[in-house]
Amino acid sequence: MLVADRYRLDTVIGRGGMGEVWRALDEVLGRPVAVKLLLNDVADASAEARFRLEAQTSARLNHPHVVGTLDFGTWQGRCFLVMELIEGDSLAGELAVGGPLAPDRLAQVARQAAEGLAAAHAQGIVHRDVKPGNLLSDRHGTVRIGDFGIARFVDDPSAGLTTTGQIVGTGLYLAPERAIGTPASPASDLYSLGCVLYQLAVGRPPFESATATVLLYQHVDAPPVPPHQRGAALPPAFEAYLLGMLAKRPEERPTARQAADWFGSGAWRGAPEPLPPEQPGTGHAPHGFVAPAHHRGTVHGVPDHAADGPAPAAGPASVLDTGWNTTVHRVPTRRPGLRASLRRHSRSAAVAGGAVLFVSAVLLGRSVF
Ligand SMILES: Nc1ncnc2c1ncn2[C@@H]1O[C@H](COP(=O)(O)OP(=O)(O)OP(=O)(O)O)[C@@H](O)[C@H]1O
Repeated sequence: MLVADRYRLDTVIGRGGMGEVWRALDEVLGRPVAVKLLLNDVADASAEARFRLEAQTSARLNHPHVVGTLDFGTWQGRCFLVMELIEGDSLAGELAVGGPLAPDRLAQVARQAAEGLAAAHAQGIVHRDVKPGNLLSDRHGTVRIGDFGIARFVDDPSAGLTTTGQIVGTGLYLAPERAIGTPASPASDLYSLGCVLYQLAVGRPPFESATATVLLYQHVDAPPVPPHQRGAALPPAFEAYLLGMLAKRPEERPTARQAADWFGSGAWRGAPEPLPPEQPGTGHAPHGFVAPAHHRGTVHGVPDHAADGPAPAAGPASVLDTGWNTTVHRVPTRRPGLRASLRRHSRSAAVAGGAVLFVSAVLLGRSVF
């Protein structure tokens, strides 16, 4: 099949929520490419707009750790996006085939993914869907971030949520602030990357649940079990830093730039960094990032309110790496039990505000409430 008189489709590489990705040959330039075709069954006006936005967003990024965008157009009524072909596997595949990654490889993945995110963030772009399947690894093991399908510009008003807005992204990697309805920020991508690294180290993501609502509450409220307690052999500094990326408060996480530099420095091989001197009022460490105190050397238990806490290290995942949408309703503070519970347990200032965001999840199109 020849798309737009130029791209000869060869074999299907994979299929996502919006499109199918083909290995293809650019007959004009004589090189292999990847062509993503918008699926017919999702091809409404909004899907086309999102697809076009993906092309425009990723086309702004020209970086060794971001999948390059080469072309975009419409062919026989279907939108297509042409990308660099990454011949290799995603990190999801690498984990499935080889099991948890060794610290050296994990640090390489962390640095390169953080470099790619730093480039996006420097352009004002938040990825919003960092997950193992969107980190592609070429045949040399170099990591490239792909799938900017739901990325948004930081100052894009549509990136925020209305009272009936939807959170898009994959629940397993969703930052706490997004779980309670605040818009994604660069720090949200760092949280998602932290979840991905945790999964690559342990074999399982930090939080899992058969119930979408419980999963959201865990992101908001439950401390992650330290990787070493789930069998991962990470150097202490690496583990502390990783837990810092999973800080509940966005401002306590490192930036993508800091994370890339830190993993690139080799500091992950060492002992955890000492406590920084007090920085009154800022909440930030003075130089670079240091894992927040509540992540240093503490034994993290699973709180009793996390109805079904983190899953054990073995056994089938109860929530798979599939995206689901979450609808957020703003409700009055008439639910004293929920409000008190959120106040008591949540570290989010937003939750403790005047109105409580009551998060109801719609899993597989079915409300869980
Ligand atoms: N440029 C590329 N080169 C090689 N493989 C790719 C490329 N882009 C995507 N893929 C592969 O194609 C498959 C489908 O990717 P796609 O981005 O459409 O979906 P997804 O990320 O799996 O799901 P969703 O878009 O719903 O989040 C994935 O397995 C991915 O690894």
